[in-house]
Amino acid sequence: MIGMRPPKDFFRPLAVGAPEPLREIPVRPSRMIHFFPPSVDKMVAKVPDIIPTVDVLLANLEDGVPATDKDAARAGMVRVAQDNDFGETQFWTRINSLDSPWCLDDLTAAVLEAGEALDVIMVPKVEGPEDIHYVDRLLAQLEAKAGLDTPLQVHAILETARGVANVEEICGASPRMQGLSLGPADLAANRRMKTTRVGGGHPGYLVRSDPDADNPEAARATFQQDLWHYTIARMVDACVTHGILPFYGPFGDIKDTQACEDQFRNAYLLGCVGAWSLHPVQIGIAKTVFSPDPADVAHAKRVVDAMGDGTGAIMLDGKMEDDASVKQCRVVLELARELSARDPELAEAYDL
Ligand SMILES: CC(=O)SCCNC(=O)CCNC(=O)[C@H](O)C(C)(C)COP(=O)(O)OP(=O)(O)OC[C@H]1O[C@@H](n2cnc3c(N)ncnc32)[C@H](O)[C@@H]1OP(=O)(O)O
Ligand SMILES: O=CC(=O)O
Ligand SMILES: [Mg+2]
Repeated sequence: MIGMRPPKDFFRPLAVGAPEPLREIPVRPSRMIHFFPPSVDKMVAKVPDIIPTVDVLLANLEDGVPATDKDAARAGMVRVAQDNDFGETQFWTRINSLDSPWCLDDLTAAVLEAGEALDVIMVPKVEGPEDIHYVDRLLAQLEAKAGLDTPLQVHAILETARGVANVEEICGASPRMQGLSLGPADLAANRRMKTTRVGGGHPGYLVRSDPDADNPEAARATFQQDLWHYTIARMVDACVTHGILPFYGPFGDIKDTQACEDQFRNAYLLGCVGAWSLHPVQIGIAKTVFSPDPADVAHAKRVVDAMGDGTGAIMLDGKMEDDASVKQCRVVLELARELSARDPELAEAYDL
């Protein structure tokens, strides 16, 4: 493919002295990526208490941080990296976009001053593989300079029409690629969608039932549709093809916890591993939604046990189970086992 490294060179370090690229993306619980603004001292003070409650803590340097606070946010991110023990929790940062005046300083500080603590760099507004190639080489140079043993991973936000059009090339652009998040707010603006929200649905995006021929005046039921279905499904397919992880992004209506849960659950059912939490109230929602329901885990275990070596077809509770339903059940069980290792309450509920 034009512009891509040949297969034999794909896993070569991009700078002398840089760590060996990862062959596989480590799968760790990532039900929520919890955003906080590291320029706000009050929020930074809360970090030690938040760390054990989240799977991923993210110091956000980009949108949401005023232009006047960019240096303070970067310094806050470094302070959080240096002053905290993250235990099993991942620590990420979202840098400013590649065309911004802050990006180079963000990447330099992230690697040279916070590289030991950071797991993943989230890159916003990625348009194509060339953006990932730029970050890939620069990270390798900085990692060599910092003497890091483990490469930082890269997570891209899908938030422009061109990014969506190039989603597969983005996923496959580097061994560092860890995952993608849907960025519905910027994507809506870039696509010129006529919405004014940060994620979620819109009451105007609906289908209406046919008129009743015998009663044409009767009210006709309407059904709101999911604005993000196409993009999430496309993102999931691209991520799975390349062995990386898909996430839903932000849900801005903090008070509407029910609709947030619905949006997160749609993403979970379609294959996403987690979503962003912007406010403490969304941490619990993501934890509930992206952890399999104990009843589903018990059912999955029954199917796997009943199916023996996993081949053939049987009837269980009036339903046909076969090789393909066993595979779905194994996905649920695998996730339940991973989460049990992190969360004693879930371990007890799943009893695996
Ligand atoms: C489209 C995108 O790019 S989305 C990503 C960019 N946006 C973000 O990252 C926003 C992150 N979230 C925030 O900054 C805040 O939640 C805001 C500004 C939206 C709301 O903050 P507040 O007005 O303080 O909300 P609220 O009063 O309900 O907060 C309750 C408590 O939770 C704290 N809190 C709120 N959000 C967070 C957070 N993300 N992390 C940690 N603590 C938080 C508040 O400091 C407050 O603490 P206190 O009771 O000790 O004073
Ligand atoms: O960055 C996220 C978005 O929705 O835009
Ligand atoms: Mg955005």
